[in-house]
Amino acid sequence: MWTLISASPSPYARKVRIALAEKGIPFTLQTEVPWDGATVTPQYNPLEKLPVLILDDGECVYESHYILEWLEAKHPEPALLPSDVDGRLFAKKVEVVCDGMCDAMVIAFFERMREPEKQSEPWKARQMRKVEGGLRQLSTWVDQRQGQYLVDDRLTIADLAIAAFLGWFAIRWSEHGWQTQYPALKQYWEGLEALPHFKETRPSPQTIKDQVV
Ligand SMILES: N[C@@H](CCC(=O)N[C@@H](CS(=O)(=O)O)C(=O)NCC(=O)O)C(=O)O
Repeated sequence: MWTLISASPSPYARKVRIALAEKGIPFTLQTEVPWDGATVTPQYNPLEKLPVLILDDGECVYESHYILEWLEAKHPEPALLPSDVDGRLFAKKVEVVCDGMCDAMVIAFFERMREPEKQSEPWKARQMRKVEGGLRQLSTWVDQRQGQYLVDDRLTIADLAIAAFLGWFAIRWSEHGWQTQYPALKQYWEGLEALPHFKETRPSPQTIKDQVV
């Protein structure tokens, strides 16, 4: 059986967990703290990041957007990408924005872990500008959707990516006012979170034991 190396808060890993569940692929979930020295993650990914999908023959598939691409190629049913080229490219563009917002949040999170005098306010502000800009973009896209889902009115990686970011953002920055500022985005997100495979993969905080920065 395949193993997915994951972390309890990981938005990137949550996309893959939902995709595997939607495709009915059984897997063992191995929860790690990739920032701790004891993690096994570097044994499976030279970039030392999770998620990593470990196949039966030991091959490792890593980088969440690539894992999803790989799953669509190897296990195309049920498809998590639209059938038309423009729809597929749009769904991947949505994932680019969501992954980029996650990346910015991770950078800002670890900047805040430094001693206060070593933190760069302009650097943190730059990261948060990306999150605010991304939220605006997601809100615009969601306002243009027809039904419950973002594209083709069926579940695609665009929905997985948005829910993964917003679900993580809601626990990482609970006091942010995005749910008031963008009510349609909040309603769309709540609709996704009510789905079984989203309910089963809700993020939770992790404890990082080792000093990272
Ligand atoms: N681009 C990667 C990002 C993955 C990533 O940053 N994972 C974090 C953990 S989490 O933020 O998803 O919880 C990690 O392993 N970080 C360890 C490191 O960067 O060395 C992907 O999409 O898979």
